[in-house]
Amino acid sequence: MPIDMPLPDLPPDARGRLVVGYSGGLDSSVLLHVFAHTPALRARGLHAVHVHHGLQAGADDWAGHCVATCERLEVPCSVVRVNVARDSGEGPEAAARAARHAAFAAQLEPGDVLALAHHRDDQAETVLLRALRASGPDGLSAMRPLRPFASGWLWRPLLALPRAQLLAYAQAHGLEWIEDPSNAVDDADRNFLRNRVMPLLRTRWPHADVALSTVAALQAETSGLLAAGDDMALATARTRDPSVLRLDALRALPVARRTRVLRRWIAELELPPLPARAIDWCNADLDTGRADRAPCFDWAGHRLQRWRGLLQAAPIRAPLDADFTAQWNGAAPLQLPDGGRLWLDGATDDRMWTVRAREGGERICLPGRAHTHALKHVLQSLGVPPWIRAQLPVLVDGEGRVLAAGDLAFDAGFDAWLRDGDRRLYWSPPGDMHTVLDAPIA
Ligand SMILES: Nc1ncnc2c1ncn2[C@@H]1O[C@H](COP(=O)(O)OP(=O)(O)OP(=O)(O)O)[C@@H](O)[C@H]1O
Repeated sequence: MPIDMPLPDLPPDARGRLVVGYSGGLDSSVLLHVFAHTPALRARGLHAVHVHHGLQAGADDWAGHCVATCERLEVPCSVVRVNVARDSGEGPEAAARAARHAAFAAQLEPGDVLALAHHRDDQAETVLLRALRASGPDGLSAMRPLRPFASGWLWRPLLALPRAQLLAYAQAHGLEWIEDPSNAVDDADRNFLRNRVMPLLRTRWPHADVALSTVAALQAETSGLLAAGDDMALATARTRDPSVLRLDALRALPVARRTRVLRRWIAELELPPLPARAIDWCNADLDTGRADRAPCFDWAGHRLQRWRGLLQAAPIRAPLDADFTAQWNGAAPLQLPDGGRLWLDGATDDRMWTVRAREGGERICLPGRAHTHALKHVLQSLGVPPWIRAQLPVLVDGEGRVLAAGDLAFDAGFDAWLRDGDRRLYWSPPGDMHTVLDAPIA
């Protein structure tokens, strides 16, 4: 008598096709079989993806087995070949996993659901592995049953079920699956835990898998609560520029919360994770408030930069090329070599200007002032941060008079010309930088 496999309901917001990650092993063979025999799931548009890593001798046969099984089940199947980076520095399993996940992501269309066959034994191993890597609540939450992934979702419908139940199902239904010989080798940490540690733990604590998966569920709750607090704390530190936070708000946070907030901010900006030394730099800087500390911390091609009451995180960017100079009449937007742009909204006349990088020593005669001022001081008093100043183009007339510094400061005559013609000059700096900050400047 074939046995049933209880599945959780798919959440209502995941509405697209169902794409099963089908390795041909026991777990995903069961998952595919259950889905293929569940009319409501078939009706969503069931699809299988087999990732061919090309790493093992039997890889072609495995792909052939997967295609043949899908044909029998009448489920469309894609075989995706990937190149696994050999020098990623993270080991072959992690490199294969990264390549596999990139292949899955490329297969998904918006709203699609990728279903993977991780089960409770996998979850228990993941918790132990994370504990041995000294993870906190976020890491110990291990695998989530459903999370956003690429343009869709990643669903793990078997996560609460023990592997023994999957095996019983496969045997009862006469399924055929592939045994990956590399699973028997204890070199990889996960295999060592699976083959040596977990069996020993279960002899003493038969409920070890249940207990460890419960740790994951409890830590996921804790992690969710912490994340909600992080979001609130981050909101208090934000400026109009997402890449800039206010130091006074960060300083008011306890160090543990501040550390989480900094990491969350960096993750949101999609920058590489901050190393522990970067957090130390921020904390030392904030807690001592010493102005002589290095104002920058660089990591992985990116820079944290403190200036007055602000902290900015961004890719390290070359300043606007000192040799750059262009003739411009304002008729069409001017593309700057650093990716910035200058454009004039309104009618042009016969004027022609030079646009160039700052050389230093420029002076500007602001509206309503009788004398010129050093542009450097004007920018300082406007509170223009150094990361914006480094990219700032100046507009100069035929006599070398500075008419505009980006769209931040204008010469009196040029300002009158703009106003008379109902014109506006705009500068957009490169990347996602914002020129307008709403933080109080110390
Ligand atoms: N080559 C593959 N092609 C398609 N799907 C795969 C492939 N390998 C694994 N999967 C899918 O991923 C699930 C988990 O497999 P495995 O535990 O090897 O993956 P992992 O991504 O390395 O996970 P972990 O986070 O446990 O390290 C499988 O049950 C299957 O659904």
